[in-house]
Amino acid sequence: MGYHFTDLTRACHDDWRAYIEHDFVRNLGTGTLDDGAFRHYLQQDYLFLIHFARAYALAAYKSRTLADLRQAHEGLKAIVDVELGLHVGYCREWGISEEQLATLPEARATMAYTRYVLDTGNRGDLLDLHVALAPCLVGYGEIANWLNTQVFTVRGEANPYDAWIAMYESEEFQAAMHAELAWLDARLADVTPARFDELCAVFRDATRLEIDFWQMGLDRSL
Ligand SMILES: Cc1ncc(C[n+]2csc(CCO)c2C)c(N)n1
Repeated sequence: MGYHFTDLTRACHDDWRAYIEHDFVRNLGTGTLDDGAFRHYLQQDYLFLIHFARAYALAAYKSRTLADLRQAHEGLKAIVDVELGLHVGYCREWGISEEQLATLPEARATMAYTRYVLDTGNRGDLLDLHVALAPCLVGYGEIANWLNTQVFTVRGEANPYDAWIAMYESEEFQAAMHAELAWLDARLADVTPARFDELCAVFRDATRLEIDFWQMGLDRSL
């Protein structure tokens, strides 16, 4: 007993590295990502964010303490009031209109990932839901940090994806990631080995669905 978040990434090491170091990520770092692939990713990410907001609403419903209810409420507000607006603005810069976003077909990879998270939260408890969301919340921060340590990464105006990296390396985002890590570490500290194995299965599934999301972007698949 006495588990930490790093025990999840260690137990799912190969899947976790395949997610963090995916070709989509490498191509963001080098600035060579096909812009059609990036646009496809941005469009599907808009749908992803809407379902992610629903997952925060589910976290509110599953909360047993006022502190957890407040945390879920803050997350829901941040996505609905701030992040979706920022995403729409960012999409506009890449030539994707709000009308286009409103009528997008949903890719199977988006459906699979978002509905998996919602189902995991529905059948399980708040910890199951947070573990299903962890590859998203913690992974993107780790991806930005990993890119910054790679010699191939191009920063500044020479890289059209520099703003994407900057968003996830920002102090604000890194602080949110560390708050989530602290929440997970506190809960994982007293789970049994059998419960840890269950959570590991959820973490692995969600990580593999993140890999599929990158691949969907590269393949522009629906
Ligand atoms: C497929 C996919 N996975 C993760 C993220 C990152 N992300 C989405 S919502 C959120 C937390 C609220 O700020 C974070 C970190 C993404 N955009 N798309």
